[in-house]
Amino acid sequence: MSSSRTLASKGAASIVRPVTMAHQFPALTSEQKKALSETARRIVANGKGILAADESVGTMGNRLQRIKVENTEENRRQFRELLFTVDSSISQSIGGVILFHETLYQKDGQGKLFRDILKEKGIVVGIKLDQGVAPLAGTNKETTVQGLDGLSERCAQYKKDGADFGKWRAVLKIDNQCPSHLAIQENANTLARYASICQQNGLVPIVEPEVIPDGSHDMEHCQYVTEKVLAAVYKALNDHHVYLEGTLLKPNMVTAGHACTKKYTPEQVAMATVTALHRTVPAAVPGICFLSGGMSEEDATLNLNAINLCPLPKPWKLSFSYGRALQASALAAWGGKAENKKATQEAFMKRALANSQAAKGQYVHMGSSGSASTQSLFTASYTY
Ligand SMILES: O=P(O)(O)OC[C@@]1(O)O[C@H](CO)[C@@H](O)[C@@H]1O
Repeated sequence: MSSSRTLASKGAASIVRPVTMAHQFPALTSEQKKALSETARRIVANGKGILAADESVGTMGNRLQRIKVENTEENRRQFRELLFTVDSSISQSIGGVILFHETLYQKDGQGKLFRDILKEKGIVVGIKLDQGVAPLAGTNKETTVQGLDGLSERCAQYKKDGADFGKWRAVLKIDNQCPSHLAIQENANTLARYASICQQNGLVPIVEPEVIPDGSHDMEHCQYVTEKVLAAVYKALNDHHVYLEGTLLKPNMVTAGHACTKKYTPEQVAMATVTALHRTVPAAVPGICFLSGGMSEEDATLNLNAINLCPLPKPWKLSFSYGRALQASALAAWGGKAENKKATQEAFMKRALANSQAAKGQYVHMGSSGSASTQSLFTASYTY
């Protein structure tokens, strides 16, 4: 079949028009597109980023265990209440918060829903939508992501309950024969299917293909793999007719593996990261919000700052969607004790402000960071 059709017009030269396919069946109306792109842009406006407070019950249990606090619903609620009830100036640094299912329906001590507290501060509420990983048989312990069944219904309910964006984390690892072609394709396709379902239900999808930092590979190898993964993800998003202006990307930064002996400066990490993104992520994507992936709080901030100062074209906002790197000092300051409220909230505010400055390339390291902020937050095989 020919890829173009020649149309004769009255007395004029013939016009060549491309044959359109999916365009005849648009995935979204212009109103839906407008709403999605406005939400996506709002989340990353003016140095804003995302607080990833969507740790599952199990992941939160690991965090609480380190500070010797029992993993009960009430303890999880109390810590999150401290994060969400900080001074409303937090909304200058945080544009969105990702919640876990349980947290979306939790309330503060006065009985006010967390989601309403966040919305009153002008913060967009997001929800974790993936349901963890499952093995891909015949691979070197690689995984795909679960949660597509019933996803549309869950999205519709979460939208009614106040969420305006979603998150889905796919995990890829660098190892012998990894990531395999199968793992790259399967995770890209699943991310695209999720993104399409989100948009159909009015949620901005955060697309998170994380290349985890386990291993002794160097930064150059991580860049090579990250480019392959991102190229496959954007091919799949295009195949699934996902509206890129109404999405956000949450990738890993390009770094050496955790066990690599060679060390790289933030400027080297920035150059490798922006090069990989520049080669694979379309300019239509409004924002790229990095995960912290086990970096210390301070390294995550310094790397983000260097990324924003990197002298390559950067058509997207480059910001953060940190879990560990926004909460580690706050958790340590809290220690499960109500009397530590002030110190906990100050620690969180400090990291939020530092990362907001880094998202504008304006962070100045003062050299007086507490010990928690420079500690590695690496967790081996972070696949849950
Ligand atoms: O790498 P970080 O910044 O700590 O967390 C990134 C993240 O995607 O991974 C966690 C586990 O799924 C989530 O809680 C969080 O949103």
